Amino acid sequence: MGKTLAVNAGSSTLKFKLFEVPSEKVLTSGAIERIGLGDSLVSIKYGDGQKYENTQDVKDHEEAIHIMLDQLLSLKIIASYDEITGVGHRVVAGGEFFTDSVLVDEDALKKIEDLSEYAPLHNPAEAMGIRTFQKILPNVPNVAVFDTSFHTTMPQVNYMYGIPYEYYEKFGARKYGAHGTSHRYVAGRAAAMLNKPLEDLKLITLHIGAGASITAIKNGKSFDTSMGFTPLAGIMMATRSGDIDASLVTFLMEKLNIKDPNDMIDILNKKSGLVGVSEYSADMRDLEKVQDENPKAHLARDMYINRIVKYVGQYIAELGGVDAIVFTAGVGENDIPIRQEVADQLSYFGIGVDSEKNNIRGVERDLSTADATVKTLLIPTNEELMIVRDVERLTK
Ligand SMILES: Nc1ncnc2c1ncn2[C@@H]1O[C@H](COP(=O)(O)OP(=O)(O)O)[C@@H](O)[C@H]1O
Ligand SMILES: CC(=O)OP(=O)(O)O
Ligand SMILES: [Mg+2]
Repeated sequence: MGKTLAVNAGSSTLKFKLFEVPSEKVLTSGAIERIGLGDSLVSIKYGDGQKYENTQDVKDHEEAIHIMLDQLLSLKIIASYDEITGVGHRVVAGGEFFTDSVLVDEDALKKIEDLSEYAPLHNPAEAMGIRTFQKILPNVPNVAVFDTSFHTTMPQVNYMYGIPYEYYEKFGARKYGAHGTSHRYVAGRAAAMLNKPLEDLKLITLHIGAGASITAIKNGKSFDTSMGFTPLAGIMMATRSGDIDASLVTFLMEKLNIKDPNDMIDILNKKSGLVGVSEYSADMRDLEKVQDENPKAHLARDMYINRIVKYVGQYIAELGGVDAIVFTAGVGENDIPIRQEVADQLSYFGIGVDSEKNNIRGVERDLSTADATVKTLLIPTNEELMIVRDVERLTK
């Protein structure tokens, strides 16, 4: 028996779970939310129902990793780091290079760092996390689990951009997608809930949190997904613009007198989306509170919903129908009005959410109305469970 830690660095969060293996019993689970956004929330569940909560400023993922490590000892979740026998790390970008999870050696770690341009908000923090564990636990294996692996099944017609072909060949300029571990997990759970083989289903999975992406899944495989070369593309997000006309990049650089292209990409990654439009907050909880008296907060929410509806419509067309749509991640699991609104706007397709069933947060549930011809499922994601399974698979 051992203890495996799964570390999941998102754009604004650090989530972790310590599992007993091979039983997969969760010994502790925690999250540090709103990293870099002020008033960060540290919450850890451990023991038999104990909970630690603290609001403090956490400026970046490095600080978050150290808070997690300190609390594992202070809360006596473990007596020493030596109890940890394996660590699994979420890594967003694996390019075409990593089609499966890997046991991390120096070459793999270098490659993960080299892929930082493919996920600038994620890979640097995730590589830093791996290096931290290599220092603290030099004899414990680290496994990297890539968001992009699940999407390597996309047909070329869906992953190519309409740009000169040689840029794909020379530079790998193509769509890679993200959140694959989450889309894969909820697709598996959806098949179980529907009591049908995954291979027979057409699913659209909505991973909507601070980062957000939508995936069309056909026969259990990723067929198309809304994120692109980096996680900047697709639907509008907490701080990311989502899809825009590429000409706006050079147009705005001229207007704003921006010389370094990275500064422009930074605006699109960190100052756009909900926070950019609302000029108020990147957090859907904040926007929901003020939307009645703040028109820009209202508009930001409406745009977020609108982009989701457009992608689902597009994917229903691409898949030639759909059996179920799945809500997951921070907003999908918790924002009751957004789920209702998205479903209402998609009623033409036979999608319908029952408002009483929908009055729930963070549990698996079929939300569909009795007459809906397409199921709507709420499925909390569990990227950490997928990560821990890959650690077991690759270290045994
Ligand atoms: N109760 C809630 N109601 C609405 N939105 C919520 C709620 N709880 C969390 N969220 C949203 O979820 C986001 C975090 O999503 P999550 O998927 O956990 O993050 P990340 O993309 O960093 O992995 C928050 O920024 C917030 O907007
Ligand atoms: C890829 C991505 O956007 O991840 P997250 O939602 O965890 O920020
Ligand atoms: Mg996430």
